[in-house]
Amino acid sequence: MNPPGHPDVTPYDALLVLSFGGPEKPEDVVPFLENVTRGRGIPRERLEQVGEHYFLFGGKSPINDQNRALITEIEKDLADHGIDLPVYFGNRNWDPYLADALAQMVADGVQRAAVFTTSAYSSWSSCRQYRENLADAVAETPGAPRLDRLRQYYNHPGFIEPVVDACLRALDELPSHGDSARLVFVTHSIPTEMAETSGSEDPAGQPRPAYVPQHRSAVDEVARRVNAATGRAHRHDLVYCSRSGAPSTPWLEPDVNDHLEELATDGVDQVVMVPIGFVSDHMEVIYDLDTEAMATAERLGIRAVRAATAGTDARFVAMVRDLVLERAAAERGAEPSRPAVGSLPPGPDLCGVGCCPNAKGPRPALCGRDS
Ligand SMILES: CC1=C(CCC(=O)O)c2cc3nc(cc4[nH]c(cc5[nH]c(cc1n2)c(C)c5CCC(=O)O)c(CCC(=O)O)c4C)C(CCC(=O)O)=C3C
Ligand SMILES: [Fe+2]
Repeated sequence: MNPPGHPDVTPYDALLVLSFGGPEKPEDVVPFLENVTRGRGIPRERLEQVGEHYFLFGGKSPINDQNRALITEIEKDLADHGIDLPVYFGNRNWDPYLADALAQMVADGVQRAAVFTTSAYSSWSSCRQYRENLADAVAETPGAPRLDRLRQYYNHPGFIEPVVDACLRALDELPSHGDSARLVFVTHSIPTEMAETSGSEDPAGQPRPAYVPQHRSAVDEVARRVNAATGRAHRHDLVYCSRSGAPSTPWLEPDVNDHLEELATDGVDQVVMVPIGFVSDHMEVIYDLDTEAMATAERLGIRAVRAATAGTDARFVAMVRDLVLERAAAERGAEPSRPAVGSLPPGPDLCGVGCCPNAKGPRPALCGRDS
């Protein structure tokens, strides 16, 4: 299965790219929102607002096209490196669905696949929910292949380096190369309770948060590198977008729009918005940042530009190959090097016991120490 001189991907015979999914036409929008929010207690008004965000873009999210473009680049990169590994695409919330991808893998005789998710950080929403959906899809698919979810990559150089370059390009778009710019890193808000339980349990069985510390590690590392490259001392912040849920439930703050108000009060006149929580320019980026937060900045008289997401940057694409080869080696009993930058070590191949619990009660999940 592996010609001499070619990187060894044994025991894998496929790669599955697992993503969130998004609507592709106006008729998809409401059923998509129903899929995402089933049983999540999201207020009706919030759903109507979010529906409007999609309708503003013709009822089509760019996320599926972005994932198809990423997969095309991954396929090219694998082929260029002599790796013969078919790539499948499945979404949690919209067509092409995960269950359909698994059925196709069964039809093609796939036995064991590595799984790359388009979500880089730990929390129920960004990690365990993906693992629960993998467990559900496998349970529904007779003969489903064994699936190994690749480790979290928020601190992989293949993710960090493209973001650093994107910040530098964004600074260059501002007057005087953005010399007074604040770097405003933005990620998806989640309920504070979800954030507090986002890591594994400590030895005493207490929850250890991961979502915010992982973001802190990533943003401090990007900012450090940007400042090293510019020779300046840009200040930076970590703020949040896309808050949902009931108003009475606390979510991570500050919201990016409120933060811009604060910055304007402090006399900040230039901002680079960096969507550090996202890997492509999907709806949270093109609506919550490019549309809403940009309008806020304009109203406040702040010159703002938005840094690009990792998207199909060659280093991000190569990271996917690296992660597959790293995990394949580990599964063969070797001790591969595990690149990681910033203040936290590389994440584990298997999620820890009790990590990122589902607030609605325990559900089966794949790819953990306890599954
Ligand atoms: C952490 C996180 C990520 C990043 C990690 C990852 O990428 O997974 C993310 C990504 C995304 N979220 C997306 C879309 C939505 N998220 C929603 C709702 C929620 N997201 C949450 C968290 C996250 N979400 C949470 C805690 C909720 C509340 C409901 C619940 O407790 O489960 C809702 C319902 C409406 C609303 O409540 O806003 C929608 C439509 C899309 C697709 C975009 C497109 O179509 O282009 C993407 C990539
Ligand atoms: Fe979301």
